[in-house]
Amino acid sequence: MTLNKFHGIIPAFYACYDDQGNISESRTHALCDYLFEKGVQGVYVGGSSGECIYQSLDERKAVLSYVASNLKGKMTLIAHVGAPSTRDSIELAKHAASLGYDALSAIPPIYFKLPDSAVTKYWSDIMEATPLPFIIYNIPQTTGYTLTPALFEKLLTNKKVIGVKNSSMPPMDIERFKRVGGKDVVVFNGPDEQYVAGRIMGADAGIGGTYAVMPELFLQANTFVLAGKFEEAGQLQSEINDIIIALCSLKGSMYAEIKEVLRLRGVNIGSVRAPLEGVAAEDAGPIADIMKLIDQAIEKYCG
Ligand SMILES: CC(=O)N[C@H](C=O)[C@@H](O)[C@H](O)[C@H](O)CO
Ligand SMILES: CC(=O)C(=O)O
Repeated sequence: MTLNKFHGIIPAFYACYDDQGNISESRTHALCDYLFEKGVQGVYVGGSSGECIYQSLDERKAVLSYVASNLKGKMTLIAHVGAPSTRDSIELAKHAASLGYDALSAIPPIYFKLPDSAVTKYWSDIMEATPLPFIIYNIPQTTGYTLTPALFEKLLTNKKVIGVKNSSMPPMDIERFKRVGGKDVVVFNGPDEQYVAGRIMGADAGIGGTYAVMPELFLQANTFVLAGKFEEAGQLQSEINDIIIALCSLKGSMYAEIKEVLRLRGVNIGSVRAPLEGVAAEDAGPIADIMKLIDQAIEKYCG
């Protein structure tokens, strides 16, 4: 199987709500159209950025359907199917497979601290449910579970495992997973704040929660890395980090602020679901400044 379709810039898809906070089909299409127009290589649907953890199974299935009906055949589609129980994860996995998704992915089980044997069984059971390739999702800061390179190596004996999306902070973790996986495995950089470092340390691609609010900048960072222009890539990364830190420093959650930026850009996908906090009145000034930072960086680096 060619892994090329998993390379490039793959934004994490945001939850799109109507003004009452229900999943919105039309707003989901608006986000699909916007990302297609930006030229990203794929989308990662129903992950952290998709607020999966706050949605019912039916809502998550609906989102997977809406996105596939819009973007299938136009870019790579990855379905995040991690859920509290194996049973729900399998239901989502089968649904995604029926819609023609290119790959599945899942966080480890959450809430209870489970041993490696249970985590392995969870991922294996999902993989067994469909013929789709699978991307392990390692995100210790939200799940409390840390994937080791040794366990990753064991998991790779299942040929459905084609990669890992690594969101732990040390770029060395990326390097270790790539070391174990080699060229036939795709390692995705998780932390957007060190996309460039992750790529240099061995990540083949990136999946990120802030890509969709500034796709131009991440596409350009990818172009710089591929061209070996590491100084430019590093400078652009610094400007991206100013933007991310600003997005995370306001009253509303990062996703609320990102959605507000998108709304002001003409892509209204609603707000966030509680307990995530929405945008506050006092955020308006800083948001205008953030939009300027994004525009200036696009002008400077993407000309
Ligand atoms: C912890 C977390 O959610 N990490 C995301 C996924 O890897 C990132 O893409 C972040 O959204 C991004 O790096 C901003 O902090
Ligand atoms: C990458 C990310 O933010 C997600 O899991 O949706």
